[in-house]
Amino acid sequence: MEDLQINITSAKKKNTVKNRPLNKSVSDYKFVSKPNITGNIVARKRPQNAISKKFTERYTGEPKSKVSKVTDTAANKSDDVETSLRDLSENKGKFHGKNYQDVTDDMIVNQKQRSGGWISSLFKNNPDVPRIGQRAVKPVVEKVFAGKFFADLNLHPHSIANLKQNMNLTELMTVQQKAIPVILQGRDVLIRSQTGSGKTLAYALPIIEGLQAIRPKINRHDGVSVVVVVPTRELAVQTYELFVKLVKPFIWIVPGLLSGGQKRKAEKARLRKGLSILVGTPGRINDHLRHTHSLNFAKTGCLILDEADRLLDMGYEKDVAAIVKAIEDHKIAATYDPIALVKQNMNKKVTEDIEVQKDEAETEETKIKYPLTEIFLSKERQTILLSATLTKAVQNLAGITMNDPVFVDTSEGKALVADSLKNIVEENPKNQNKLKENNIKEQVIATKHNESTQNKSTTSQEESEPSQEESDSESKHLGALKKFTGVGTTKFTEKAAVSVTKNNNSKVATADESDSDSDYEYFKVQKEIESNKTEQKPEEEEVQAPKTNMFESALKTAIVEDELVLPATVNQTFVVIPMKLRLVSLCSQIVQHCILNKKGGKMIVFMATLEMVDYFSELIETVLTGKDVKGKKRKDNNKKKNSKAKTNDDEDESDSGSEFEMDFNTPGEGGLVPVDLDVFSLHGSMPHEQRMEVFKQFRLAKRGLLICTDVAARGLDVPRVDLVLQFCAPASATDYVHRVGRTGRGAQVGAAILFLLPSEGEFVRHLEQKRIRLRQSDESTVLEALRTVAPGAPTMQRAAIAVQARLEHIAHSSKEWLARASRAYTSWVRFYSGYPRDVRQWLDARQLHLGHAAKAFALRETPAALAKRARSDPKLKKEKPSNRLSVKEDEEKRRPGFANMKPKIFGNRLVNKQSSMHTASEYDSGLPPLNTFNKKKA
Ligand SMILES: Nc1ncnc2c1ncn2[C@@H]1O[C@H](COP(=O)(O)OP(=O)(O)OP(=O)(O)O)[C@@H](O)[C@H]1O
Repeated sequence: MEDLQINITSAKKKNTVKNRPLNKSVSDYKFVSKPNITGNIVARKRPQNAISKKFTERYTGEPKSKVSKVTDTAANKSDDVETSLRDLSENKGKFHGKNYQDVTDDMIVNQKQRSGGWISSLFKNNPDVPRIGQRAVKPVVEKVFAGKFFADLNLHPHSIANLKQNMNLTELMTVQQKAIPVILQGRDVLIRSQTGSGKTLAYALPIIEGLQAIRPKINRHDGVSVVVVVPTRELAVQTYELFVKLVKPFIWIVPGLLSGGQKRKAEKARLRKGLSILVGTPGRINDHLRHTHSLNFAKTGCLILDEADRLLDMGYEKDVAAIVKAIEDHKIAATYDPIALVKQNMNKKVTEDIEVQKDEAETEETKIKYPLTEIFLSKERQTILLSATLTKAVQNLAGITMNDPVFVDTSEGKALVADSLKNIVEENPKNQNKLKENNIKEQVIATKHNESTQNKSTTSQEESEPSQEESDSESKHLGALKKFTGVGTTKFTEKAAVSVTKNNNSKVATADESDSDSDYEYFKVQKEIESNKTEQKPEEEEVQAPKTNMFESALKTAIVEDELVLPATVNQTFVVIPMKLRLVSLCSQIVQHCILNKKGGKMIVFMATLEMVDYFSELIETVLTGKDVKGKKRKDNNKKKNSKAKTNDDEDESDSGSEFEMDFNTPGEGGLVPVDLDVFSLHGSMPHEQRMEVFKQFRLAKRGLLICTDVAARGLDVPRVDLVLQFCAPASATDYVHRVGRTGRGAQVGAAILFLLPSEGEFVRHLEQKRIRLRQSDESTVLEALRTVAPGAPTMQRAAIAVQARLEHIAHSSKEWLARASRAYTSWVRFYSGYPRDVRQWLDARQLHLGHAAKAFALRETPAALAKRARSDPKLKKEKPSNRLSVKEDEEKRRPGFANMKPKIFGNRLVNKQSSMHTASEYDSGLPPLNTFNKKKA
């Protein structure tokens, strides 16, 4: 650290005016960093007794020129060392903006050495801000609205009326126009369209449509028909709420929510009562799969994986695999459980009798209109994957979980609906016919073969009943084969399945024996069956000459090109800001957007770590609003705890509560004017209720600021957010897209600002490669809005200094504040060194000036001192993220092979391990963490 800083706290104790030894030398004062001086003293002398006079002059309306200013640095230099130091020590603890009036901007800019606490070095020794410029990038655009209407689709009139009356929706969005008909056909679909383009409704609406058409009407006891898996609790709540709105006209369809953090008992009760649509986070769904017997997927006809890429790159792949397997297992089990079948039929009969009269009136409606409805009534399953961004892992997931899928991509220029049943060179009708013929032929052969096998087996049945294991194995392959026979849309018959299974018996058995209970092995078996089948049908290969179908080739192209799409209505800019000015610049942007904006701005600020979110949200709120946020929160907490025995720490804190009396009315340029601002914070480690409350409140708020981690980057649909500010660069271009995507939703206008350090400027090139276009905005005006909160400051620089002084004052006002500040700082340093390899060349930790970084956290200590503090902070001990599939050892024993499930089931993850560790802690599933400590001990 090249700047010199004097540890004022320690100086305070030793050098009070009274006790100061007369012959004190410079070296007697404790310097916390290497002095960057050549022997001269750094502090500027304030003329004795000048302050009160100056204040009087200023506030009695005296012209500026009359205020005495220390402008002659030479004169200062000539002052003797002792006086200077005394002056400095007298100012200790008075690190308020009012002291800055002694310093002109020229002085600040020109001073070569940094003085101690009372002269800010905010504008000193900052690196030059480079002009990054902008390359000619033609962004990919998507047409948001289709120009067609819900009424144009063949939907239930009640649905259309409900959309209009309760949600004010009439016009179709492009993705809805393309996806709804395909989903209603019962096809597996992979949907990619930009953020805020209405993907949720694109799958939710046809699903309700398919469910409502089932006759006799389904009821909650019929079991879970639809499973929707999303990566975060907030998204789960949001999706659940949409379903609640959509089922209004069809009250017999019951949606339910399972998300981390809620009480298991209540959820269990809800599951026992029965649900038709289950929305949840993967961790919690799995938790119930293991512990709640009433949760059964035997009747699940539709599986939706929203934000599919996130589900995989957050380490949820095991959970996703377990859910897919559970659905298949439960379905297989139900197929072969005669008692269940009898019960089911009995139930059906009873319900049918009850419903028959009701339904008489609506005979027309009772006709099943959609193939999707048939899927719900069959043993089939439809799978829908969605995201605004695709990865190789999603492609692999699609390969494993989908059958003859359709790819819906809405980006303009290559907007497509690519169907896996169509070859790229298709269009030779002869080939098509042959294909169909062969499919039919195959079925007939399979059925005949099966019949003969069945006859044989019937004759031998009395002699030897097939063992349970055998039938289990058959049924497993039945499930697997359904996916991999490639018989097109022709529904797979159980008979055919059995016969083909038998054909494959030898090889399958080997795979099965190896580890029949492992999900991973299960998927491997499926793959093997697929390849076996291909081997066994050489004649067909001749006909199916082009191996790649439209789906595969379109998806591959989309992944290879890796072009990202953002709403054209979002104005994207970046601003290069030196490290030390980042915090004040953020404050300025907040004031600019949330206070000065007459319409009332709503803004989201993305930070790197939850420690930063906690610290900055309270610090900024305290400084800008003048409220003792911490004190208030502490009081609330204390109330909740019924003020039990207080720890020493608590006492410290309560003492410190009164320590910073906010002197907003203090005249002087350092006095800040409080503003009216609602600050919300959100991260994955917040208590569940608080997290939900914040989400709810911020959605309802007309204006305000949300400071959050990437936990809010996916899928959240908060109305009226008109600015997204990224305080820390994202870990990938994909993360950038999802963060920015929180604004400009549904074709609304929005803005996005990315803060970059001078060393990070080239990161823009990386974004440009993905066809994201950003404009560099002028950094010289970024601080302008601070003059509103520091009206006494003659320039924006001095306003910034005043705000920084206040930030630092608060950050050092108590032990607890200081601990939180250094925790936030340390977490950020750790975060920074963990950027994924592919972006590390632009976001290089070695380029960081840690001393300057401390300033951006309102800290005055040196990096070395902060590192020392971090080492002794028990709260900073790295915790293992608890979002992975939490299977305890005893459970593993019950499910042999589960523990052996290898990572990367769905292939290589694009985001490497470090990057997924970045935000891992944000995605708490609500499950108990693995007790790794005990494991090691054992
Ligand atoms: N047909 C429509 N007309 C107008 N607004 C719509 C329509 N369909 C959906 N919306 C609105 O558009 C907004 C964005 O929808 P949604 O959350 O489904 O986007 P998304 O594509 O899932 O975004 P993300 O990729 O960020 O998850 C929501 O506020 C929703 O109410």
